[in-house]
Amino acid sequence: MKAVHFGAGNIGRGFIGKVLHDNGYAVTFADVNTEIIDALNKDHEYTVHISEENGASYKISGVNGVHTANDPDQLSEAVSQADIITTAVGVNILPIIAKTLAPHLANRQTDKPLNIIACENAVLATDTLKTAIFSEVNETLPSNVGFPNSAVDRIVPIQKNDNILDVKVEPFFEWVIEKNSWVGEDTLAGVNYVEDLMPYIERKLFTVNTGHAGIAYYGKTLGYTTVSEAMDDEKVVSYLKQVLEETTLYLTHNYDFTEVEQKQYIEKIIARFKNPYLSDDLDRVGRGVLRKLSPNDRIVKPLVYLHNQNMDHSALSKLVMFALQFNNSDDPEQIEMKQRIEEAGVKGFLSEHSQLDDKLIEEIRSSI
Ligand SMILES: NC(=O)c1ccc[n+]([C@@H]2O[C@H](COP(=O)([O-])OP(=O)(O)OC[C@H]3O[C@@H](n4cnc5c(N)ncnc54)[C@H](O)[C@@H]3O)[C@@H](O)[C@H]2O)c1
Ligand SMILES: O=P(O)(O)OC[C@@H](O)[C@@H](O)[C@H](O)[C@H](O)CO
Repeated sequence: MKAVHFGAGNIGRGFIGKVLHDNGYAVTFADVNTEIIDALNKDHEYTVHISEENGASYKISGVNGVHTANDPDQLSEAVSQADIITTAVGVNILPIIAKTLAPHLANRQTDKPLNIIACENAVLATDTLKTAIFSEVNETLPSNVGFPNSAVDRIVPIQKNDNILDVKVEPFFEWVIEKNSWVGEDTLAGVNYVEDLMPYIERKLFTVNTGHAGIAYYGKTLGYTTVSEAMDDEKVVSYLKQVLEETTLYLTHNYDFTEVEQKQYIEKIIARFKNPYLSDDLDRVGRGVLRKLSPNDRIVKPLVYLHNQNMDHSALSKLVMFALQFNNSDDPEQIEMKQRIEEAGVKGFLSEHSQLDDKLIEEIRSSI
């Protein structure tokens, strides 16, 4: 069984690559990072370390790399043989992956089942990839290609290891995949297949990721650098809980989760954020601030819903203000946000970028 995974980064190597390897797949990582590709083709293996007391280490072997721009023939060969193609590149990169992948898919000379799955922090990211691929190939692809959406959860910080391929990850992981869009009989062990993905993806995005954003943007305003430093401050924990109480309102109103189930889910997540064996930078967690302030993402979507329903949304309003103060010159989106705010003002920016109405913008501006 063969897999091609686009994005040999933290989630690619530390989560998706490991699950595929554990299921007996030979994984070809496709990336634009020459150093990582060269290392994969030299060592053909790396180690995943679990960040907990006496954490285990797992060898991931039989892997190789292709450079998406420099090795088109090898990529074409890998795509032609693949049983599964996954991505973990960032949702904004999916149109680029579609352009790279589409011609190779169109050339596939086989009808054996192929599942293509985007593993990104966004609602229905595989649909985004599918639409972009179809527009590249004039709506025609070989039959037996499935495009299941998925939700992925495992905290994998930026890595600082001696071996550039090794990855330290938290113990917890969850990969949920849409059952009905999956083609073929060979499902993956260690994955939860569900009929309706929306409750799972929104629960994950609006709990783990909204909470994470709260810690990052508030934590940065207090001068902290890492999640664990911020989580040592009771002010941050108390604010995080307020944020998650508000997103719980959104989730229990829209889906069948009970308040008790959501409370247990939140407790587990707070313990994950406090993991003392994991060092995660607030700059990583807050990266992509324009994406995080977009209308369907982790802050604005629950905020607008609660505002429209006249339900408490004061912590989420503050979260927008903290995000606007995000100061990270390594994040190109933060630099762009700053420029756009200079040009249009806070009101103009939130109205145009986050599509918020004047009343909500006024509330946000007076929230802190
Ligand atoms: N790190 C986490 O905790 C985590 C958890 C769940 C989901 N995610 C999601 O997974 C995705 C990847 O996150 P990450 O933390 O692994 O990021 P990362 O930066 O570590 O990895 C992204 C990889 O994509 C590669 N890439 C960029 N452009 C490319 C292109 N055009 N073609 C091929 N490869 C390209 C980069 O070189 C990099 O190796 C994001 O959508 C993120 O939201 C991350
Ligand atoms: O990857 P982002 O930028 O969408 O979000 C940052 C973090 O919240 C995220 O990477 C989490 O660590 C991850 O989603 C946990 O499953």
